[in-house]
Order: sequence, then structure tokens, then C-alpha cells
Amino acid sequence: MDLTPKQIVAYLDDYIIGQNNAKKTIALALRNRYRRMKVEPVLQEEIMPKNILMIGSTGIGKTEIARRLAKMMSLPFVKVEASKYTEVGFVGRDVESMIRDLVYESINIVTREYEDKIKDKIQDEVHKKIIEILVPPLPDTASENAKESFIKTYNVMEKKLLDGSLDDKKIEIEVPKKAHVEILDSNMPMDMSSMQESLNKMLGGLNKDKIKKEVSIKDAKVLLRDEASSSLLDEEAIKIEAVKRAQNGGIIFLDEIDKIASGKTNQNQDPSKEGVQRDLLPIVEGSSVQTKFGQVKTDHILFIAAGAFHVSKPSDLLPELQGRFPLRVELESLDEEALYKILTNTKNSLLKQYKALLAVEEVDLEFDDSAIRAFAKYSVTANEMTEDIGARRLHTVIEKVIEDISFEADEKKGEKIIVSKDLVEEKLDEIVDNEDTARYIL
Ligand SMILES: Nc1ncnc2c1ncn2[C@@H]1O[C@H](COP(=O)(O)OP(=O)(O)OP(=O)(O)O)[C@@H](O)[C@H]1O
Repeated sequence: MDLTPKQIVAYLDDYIIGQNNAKKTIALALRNRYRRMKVEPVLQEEIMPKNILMIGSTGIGKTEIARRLAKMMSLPFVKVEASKYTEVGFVGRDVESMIRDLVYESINIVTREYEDKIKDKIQDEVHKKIIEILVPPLPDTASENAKESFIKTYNVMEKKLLDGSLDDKKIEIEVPKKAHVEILDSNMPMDMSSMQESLNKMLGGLNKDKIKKEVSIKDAKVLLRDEASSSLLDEEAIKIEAVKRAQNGGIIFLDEIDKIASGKTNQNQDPSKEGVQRDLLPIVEGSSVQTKFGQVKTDHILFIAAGAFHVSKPSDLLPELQGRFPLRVELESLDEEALYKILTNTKNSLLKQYKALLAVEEVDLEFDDSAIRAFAKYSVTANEMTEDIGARRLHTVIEKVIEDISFEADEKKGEKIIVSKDLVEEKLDEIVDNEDTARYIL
């Protein structure tokens, strides 16, 4: 996408407050990638991306900046905690799994785009299948009259399927026999879930048995859609495009990089940390990783490393790794004004989300400006009293104030509820008076 750095920053400004240096740096890194694609191929291979190191405490927008951009530009994005590779029991320290996860992401994005391009065709195919069940097709020997009336019925049915008037009617359809095994739980790390996914796909491929199932037409549309889409999509083309996009547009966010920094002289020294850095090095420097969808070259993937660096320093990383993250940006902590702006000046802000949720119950939720300022103030206090978790604190603070309103919302249909400063104080004063309560509740 050919957005200029200024346009990228302007887009980010709608979602993220402050952090201008970080926004600029990442906008430039992405623009440079675009520029590289326009350069003649021989030179293209020579131009390496400049990876970014973001320094700043938790919850201040580091991930959010990268994730938002990736989403807006339809680029595959993966976040991994670098420290997880040092955990005891992490078999083989398989750092390459991040590349495999990136390709999975890319496959998902590209598949959705391809599906979108042929969505009308997919819908026609689904409708055709449903109509075949409702009105069995005529034999070739049918009379002209019969054929004519069949076409009429077909068109009427298609219209009804489109407007949803048949949605509640039940039909019997054939669906693949469930070849799904839960081998691992849902809390497993992403690379494990990819493993589960590929296993399921494999089993699905082996097991082509189908069973008949009675479902509503509404559900049938969804169930048949997957089948129609996989029969119409060009899987090879998707694979090729997805690998290309991961290679040239992928972003890998390496969080908690400071936790694997292990200086030769500081108390942080730990051979397993250095081992992880050594394993990361070839991936960040550029190598080929074998994935289910083919070889992926990592040379042009953009790596964004992030960490608070409270204990260690970037200079505690292996020199080769430091050299691979030449763009350094420090992000500022969020003060009261920044937190207030996060609530009032961002698209899809938390307050808008709460308002929308309660609107479902037909409750009109309003926040006084002084109440919003109070949310920001109490968040800063709680961050100072306990642990600074940045903007994440807003969630717990607001949740505590809204809790009761939210619980009773179904009894308040049609009412307007105004959250005032008094209410915020009433709910929070007692909690912040006591450090222990604050630690557990906020
Ligand atoms: N500057 C900001 N502007 C708007 N929202 C923010 C900002 N900083 C944080 N947030 C909100 O807080 C949440 C957490 O922020 P984010 O995921 O970026 O943390 P982080 O800095 O990457 O920390 P960590 O490394 O611990 O994940 C985001 O989902 C976002 O909603």
C-alpha cells in the first residue's frame, strides 16, 4: 500500500495517543519497504530492512502501534514473548515456529481476500446446493414446460434465500464427519495451535466421510459456505501469495526482549538467555525456514523488538543482535492527560465500547467529562500505588465503576444512566485508600 509516512502517522493518531517518535519510526520502516519494492530487482535484494527496538514500560502502546498498522495494511503480524523460549520445558527452543505462525497468519489474510473477491460466486454455489435439496433437479428428459416452471421456482427460491425469509426452515444437508481431535488445550502457545490446526487439516483430508445432519437454512448457509469456498478457491495461488506476503510484508513483534538480555557482567547472566539470542540471530539476520507452505526467507521480515529494559540494557544483548535493531525509540509513560485522551480522543475507545454494549440492553450510558477525568486520575494513582501497567489500568478502573450498572442493565431498559464524578469517587475511594485492596481489585 502506497501510504506516505505522514499518512501512516495520521492514521495511527486516530487510535494511539502520543508516542510520536515510535509512530514515525515504524511509518518510515514500512515506507522503506514500499520503496524497496519499486527498486530494480538486483538492488532490491541488497536493501535490508532496518529493524526497530522499542523501549518502554508495559501498556503504553508498543504492540498497539505495530498491530494497528499491520491490520490496516493487511500484513501478517505475529507477537511472541522472547522470554518464553527460555522456559523450562520449551522443547528444542523452536524459535523458527514464529515464522510458521507468521505464514499461517498470512494464509488467513490472503484466503479472506480471495474469498472476498469471489464472494458472489460462493454465495451462488451455496444457494444452488440448498435449492437442489428443496427442489430436486429435473431429469434431462423433462418437458419444456416443466423446465420453464423449474427455472421460475429456482428464481423465487433464490430470492427467498437472499432475503432470509427461509432462514428458519429445516433441511437435511451432508457435512464432513467430524475429524477434529482436541490434542492440546486452548491455552497452548500459538505455534502449538498451528500444530493442532495442521493435524486437524491432515485428519480432515484423510477422512472424507460425510454424515447427514438436519439444520436450519441459516446454519446450512454457513456450513456449506466453507465447502463451496474451498472448492472454488485456488489454493496454490493463495499459498504462493501468502508466502510472498509473509516474506516481504510480515511483521514479527518480539516482546520482552529485555528478559533475554544477558550481559557478561551483570546479575542477569544466564546461559539459556544467551542461547535464545543465538537461536534468534539467524532468523533476524536472514535465513530460510521450512514451513508447511514452502520455504520462507526471513531476510525482509520486519522485526520489532520491545522491552522495558528496567534491569538490563540494550547493550546487554549480543552485539550481533544489537546491530540488527539499529532503529531505537523510547516510548513515554502515560500521564493523566494522556489517559484522559485515550478515553476521549480515540476511535473505538473503551467508553464507546461500554456504551455500545449497554445499548444492546437499550440502556443509554453517558459519562460526564469530570467522571472521565476521574478515571484517568484514579488510574494514575493505582499505577503508582501498585505496578505501572499503563493504559491497561483503565480497564480495571472503569470495570469496577460500571460493574453494578452492567449487572443490572437488563432491568433498566429505556433508561439513561449518567456516570458522574461522584459515582466514580464513591466506587473507588475506598479501594485506593488501602494499598492491599488496590493491588487485588484494580
Ligand atoms: N498510547 C496509547 N494510546 C491509546 N491506547 C493505548 C496507548 N497505550 C496503550 N493503549 C491501550 O492499552 C492496551 C495495551 O497496550 P499495548 O498492547 O500496546 O502494550 P505494550 O506497550 O505493547 O506493552 P506489553 O509489551 O506489555 O504488551 C492497548 O490495547 C491499547 O488499547
